[in-house]
Amino acid sequence: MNVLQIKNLRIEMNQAVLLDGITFDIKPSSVTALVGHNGAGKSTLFKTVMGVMAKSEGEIWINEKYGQDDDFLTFKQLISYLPEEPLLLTELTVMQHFQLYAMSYAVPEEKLQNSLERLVPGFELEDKLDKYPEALSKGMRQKVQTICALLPDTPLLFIDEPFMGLDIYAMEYLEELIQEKAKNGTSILLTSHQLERVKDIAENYIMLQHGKIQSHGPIADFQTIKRRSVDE
Ligand SMILES: Nc1ncnc2c1ncn2[C@@H]1O[C@H](COP(=O)(O)OP(=O)(O)OP(=O)(O)O)[C@@H](O)[C@H]1O
Repeated sequence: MNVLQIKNLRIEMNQAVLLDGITFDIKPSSVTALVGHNGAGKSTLFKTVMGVMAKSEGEIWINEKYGQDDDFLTFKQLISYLPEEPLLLTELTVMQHFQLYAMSYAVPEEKLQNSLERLVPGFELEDKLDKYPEALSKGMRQKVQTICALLPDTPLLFIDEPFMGLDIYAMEYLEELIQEKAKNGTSILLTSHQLERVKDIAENYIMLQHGKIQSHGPIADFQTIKRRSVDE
């Protein structure tokens, strides 16, 4: 069974082709690294699957039965998304963000409490729960957004630059949480420019170049490709 299927995806915007001929599958309980240079189209791919950007052509399926073009609300509830830049609301406290996110994914109250008892101290945010985003550092805002994305147990989790702005301790903690999520049944697609760190977490990679898939396969092969291209 495929958790995510993308078939011949094309995105055009203002007469520019941002993604073209994108076709790939994601298997259950897997971690896949989406790699590529700045502007290759990684964030565009996430935003398009999430429905933030409109596709021009192609199909997107989750669990082989939920199409993006069918019941979009049902489709969207199957994906949790951690964006590159925190998108926090100025009028909500840290705790209210967690409650809002849990509510929008119908996370049961008991599960929410159990997750927060672990994740809040894990990311050292115990004394920030009643604070508003402007009272937090950039790294703290990133941690709040990270916890939000980890609260629901969706089949798919997209993470755009997970380690950006986090200190070494938080990076290692998040790495553990990503691996645990995958073991518990979530498939994770993540982008990162920190290739050494990604190699430790991901089993597979998809390399984008100028909006097209340049190569894909087991992460071990990505090292070979990289070395070869450096030697050339
Ligand atoms: N809303 C938009 N309107 C027009 N062009 C856009 C829009 N969003 C992104 N692009 C363009 O699409 C291309 C891909 O951008 P994208 O943000 O997906 O790259 P990325 O691979 O995530 O890069 P980075 O590693 O820098 O985060 C870039 O050329 C960018 O300028």
